Amino acid sequence: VLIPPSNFPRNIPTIPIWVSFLGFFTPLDQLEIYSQYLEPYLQQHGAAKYFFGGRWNILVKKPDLLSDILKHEDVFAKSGNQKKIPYSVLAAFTGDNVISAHGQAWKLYRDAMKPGLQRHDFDVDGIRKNAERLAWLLLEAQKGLQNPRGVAVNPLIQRFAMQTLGQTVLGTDFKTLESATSRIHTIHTQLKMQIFKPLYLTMPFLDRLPIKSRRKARALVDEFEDELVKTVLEQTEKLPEDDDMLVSLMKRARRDGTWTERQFRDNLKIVFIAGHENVQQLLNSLLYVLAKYPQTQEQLRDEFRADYDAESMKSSTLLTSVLLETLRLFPPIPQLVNRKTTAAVLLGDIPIPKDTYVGWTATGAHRDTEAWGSNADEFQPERWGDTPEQVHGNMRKHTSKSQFIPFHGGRRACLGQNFAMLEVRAVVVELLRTSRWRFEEDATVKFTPGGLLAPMGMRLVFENLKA
Ligand code: HEM
Repeated sequence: VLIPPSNFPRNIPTIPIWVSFLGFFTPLDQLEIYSQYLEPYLQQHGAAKYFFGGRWNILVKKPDLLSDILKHEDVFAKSGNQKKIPYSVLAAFTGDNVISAHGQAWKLYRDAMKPGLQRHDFDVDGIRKNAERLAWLLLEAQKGLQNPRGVAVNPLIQRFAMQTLGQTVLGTDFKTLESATSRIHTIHTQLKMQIFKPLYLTMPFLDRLPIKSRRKARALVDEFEDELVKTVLEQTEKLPEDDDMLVSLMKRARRDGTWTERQFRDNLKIVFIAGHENVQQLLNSLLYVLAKYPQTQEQLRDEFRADYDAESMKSSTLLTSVLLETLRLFPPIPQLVNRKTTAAVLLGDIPIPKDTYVGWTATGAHRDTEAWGSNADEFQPERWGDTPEQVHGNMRKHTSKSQFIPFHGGRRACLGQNFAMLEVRAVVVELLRTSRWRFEEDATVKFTPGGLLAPMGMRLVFENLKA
């Protein structure tokens, strides 16, 4: 496995295999690893051979090539963990679902779910109430805190994100904002520690071995699934027959036999995971950015002193630009290798054999200097435009050219994008209205070494503006 298979394209560089392990044995975070060790290879040809998930893949950074991949869904077919590493704990966790399935199965899942995720009437007031509660929890945590570095924000943000997802699309109160020890939250946290162990992510074939801790991880997957399904079914029992919340659409697909029980369970798990994890990481990065750029924080606060609603949040040029710029520099899913070629194909001038895994790096596309200019690495919300129309126009333009892919693109673009943006806007505004936050003076923040991208273990000092 030290070198790529002999039928892999010869006209693109090979990223040495040890680069894939830097996250384990160095203190480098994944942005540093990207810029120092991946970018030099990817820069030359826009793509490179890359070891990940126990195999060699083609990792693509150049937006033109990414557009080609998105246009040719049939050849670059989604092929998630359930196909790539079916024996792994990770595959047991995520199953066969709307994100990772291809063709007919994907259509079956998506047709049922789409109307529930692309609504125009999400419960904004409910989201705002949760945001108020999050702000209160952060300020309470700050009170009398001994640690001068401030509050560890992620655990509270996670609880907010689970609660909001549950209420808004699953009709379920997971009680995570009420208590730090709700059952689903506790199991999920334990499970995540097992699932995202870098060793098993990079070498999933180890899951074939009878390792005790992995057996435990498998048992946790079952426990998590049962708890999730039980809670959601119990709590939504009384929803009206013709309710059109996502959960009701999914339950109907299960009841009328469109989906099997397994398909229902797998898709419920993926909604739970995708619906709170990515939002959570984006929120962490937003708090980071606004602490790092206090002037931007103040400017935004000034905009939202008066009351606000979903419309005024959406039409704020500054808020949207800050969001987009944060997603550009810190995409929660910075890299994903989950497509496999169904035939030999030429990508640009790169001859890719059949059955090869091809992945994308959003970090690469989002920092591509041809697309974004020589200041691509800098936080410059102004680059998105001066009016809401310009900002939205630029977003569409960069998305259609695959220069901006935090939500992926084409037919397989994220179905939760609008919900996520609404949720994140509401939290940021609520936090700005109630508090001011900053880093302790000599704080250093590292990002995660692999997996989802976010500042790791970040602490922030909060000041109560309403006291
Ligand atoms: C900031 C938040 C989010 C980000 C950055 C994000 C990102 C993504 C990305 C990159 C994909 C494509 C994955 C791939 O290529 O395999 C995706 C797909 C998807 N996301 Fe999101 N997502 C977010 C929030 C959400 C939320 C809140 C939900 C649901 C409640 C959601 C539901 C989905 C679904 C169902 C798909 C599959 C779409 C399809 O293939 O038809 N996402 N998301």
